[in-house]
Amino acid sequence: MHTHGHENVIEVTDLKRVYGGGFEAVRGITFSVARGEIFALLGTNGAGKTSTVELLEGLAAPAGGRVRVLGHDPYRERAAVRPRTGVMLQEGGFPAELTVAETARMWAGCTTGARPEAEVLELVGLADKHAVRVKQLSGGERRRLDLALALLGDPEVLFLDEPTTGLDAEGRRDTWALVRRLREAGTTVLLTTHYLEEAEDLADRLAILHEGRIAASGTPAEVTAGRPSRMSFELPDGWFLGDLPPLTDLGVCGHESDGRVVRLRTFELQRTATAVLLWAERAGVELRGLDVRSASLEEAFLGIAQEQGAAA
Ligand SMILES: Nc1ncnc2c1ncn2[C@@H]1O[C@H](COP(=O)(O)OP(=O)(O)OP(=O)(O)O)[C@@H](O)[C@H]1O
Repeated sequence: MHTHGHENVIEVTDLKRVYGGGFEAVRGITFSVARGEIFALLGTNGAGKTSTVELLEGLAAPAGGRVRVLGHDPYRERAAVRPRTGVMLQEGGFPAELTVAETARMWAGCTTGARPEAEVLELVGLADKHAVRVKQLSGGERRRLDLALALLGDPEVLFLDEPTTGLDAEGRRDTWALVRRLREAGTTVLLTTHYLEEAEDLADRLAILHEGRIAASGTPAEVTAGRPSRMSFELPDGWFLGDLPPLTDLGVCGHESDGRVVRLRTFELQRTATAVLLWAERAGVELRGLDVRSASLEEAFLGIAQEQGAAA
């Protein structure tokens, strides 16, 4: 059965998870993911990302609230959900003595309707490593093997817990390209990540978790809206922040300076940048390391951590 349109493949309502000692790791979160969307869960260490993903994967029952994946309860109706989902855990933990091809074959044996192993190894760029033992793979190659195994069942929904941790810049970009191709083919992807750039680049929508709650959610543009842009530069010897025109005249809403390096925050980036550059030009000052950037997810992320920290 295939339904189309704006069907929510994942629906999470007021979800809670409490661990044995009574610790509330997930404190009532609500979000949904539509078919074909890439949704990213972000958050500081211990924010509750893995705890949430495990509930979506049906590895544990929620302490409260509701999860639906493909219209089913992933914990109680595991048999209905599991064959249609692919799971890439944080630590694969495969027998180290097996080769890449043997590992994929073993895993295919446990996967309903598995596609050919060679096909998934090709997809993740491990085809030439098929005869290499798992223990000899680099950290990044191991992550790619984990991803290959998650793709064996040609899943409709893919859960990726920190899929690019340990990958170098090229490996990370390759994985992003693969995830985008999967989305084009209609796969729904939920991923957790510590790389804000990854979420900015890949996610259609995202949620930033903080201490078990959603602190912000929406498209990357929605989450960064209302956050200031930044401008930073280094002043030459003998020049100080006080030598600039009054910051309020430049449209600056916040600043830091550790001696030479000046960091400005502004909601009027063009006005601030123009004023600073004109001042530098007139004063004959060379601004080294000049960096001007629009509000980013990083700004939103750090802002949330600070605000919530201050509110605590
Ligand atoms: N089995 C457990 N028993 C008790 N507390 C746990 C258990 N597993 C996780 N926790 C706690 O729940 C909180 C959330 O952990 P979780 O692994 O979900 O965070 P995370 O956002 O995935 O973090 P990270 O980015 O570090 O992977 C943490 O404070 C963690 O210590």
